[in-house]
Amino acid sequence: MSTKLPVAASNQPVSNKSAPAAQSKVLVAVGVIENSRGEIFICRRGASQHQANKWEFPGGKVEAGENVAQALARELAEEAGIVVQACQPLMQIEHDYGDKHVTLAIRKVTAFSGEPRGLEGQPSRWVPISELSQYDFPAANSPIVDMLQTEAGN
Ligand SMILES: Nc1nc2c([nH]c(=O)n2[C@@H]2O[C@H](COP(=O)(O)OP(=O)(O)OP(=O)(O)O)[C@@H](O)[C@H]2O)c(=O)[nH]1
Ligand SMILES: [Mg+2]
Repeated sequence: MSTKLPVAASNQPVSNKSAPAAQSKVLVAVGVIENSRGEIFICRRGASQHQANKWEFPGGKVEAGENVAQALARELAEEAGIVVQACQPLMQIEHDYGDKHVTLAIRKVTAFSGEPRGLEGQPSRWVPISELSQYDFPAANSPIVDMLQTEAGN
């Protein structure tokens, strides 16, 4: 009798749960914008966005054909209404949210024109570096806040 009974199959997962989840992986350009008073510009994410209602440094996904600096310039024009004139690498963070793996390429915006504002209707504000830790940021952002506070001697 060579007929295989479906017994062994019952040990196999019915769904695809044990297989690696099809997880989205995104590269994100993130801008830390500082003003002459040593304050940082932050925005609040929308209720329907990933990491809903958390505070963030403005930025967004790097699109095909763009490098990080180009994506940052585009995102900060779209979201905050400024023209980035100069930026420098601050740090890079890999974070796995479970539903999404992000690589945050963080740039310090060292020169810009225009006055940053929430151009897409999102709440925004300038915050002293010493107060940044009072805001609810996505988990991936902790090292950024730590670094800014260490740099500032907080
Ligand atoms: N912009 C930004 N995104 C962040 C930060 N921290 C962090 O984990 N992210 C994550 O990075 C991912 C991409 O950012 P995003 O949603 O701003 O991308 P986007 O502007 O292109 O948005 P869209 O998808 O609405 O077009 C999101 O999953 C978001 O949760 C942060 O400080 N700023
Ligand atoms: Mg964005």
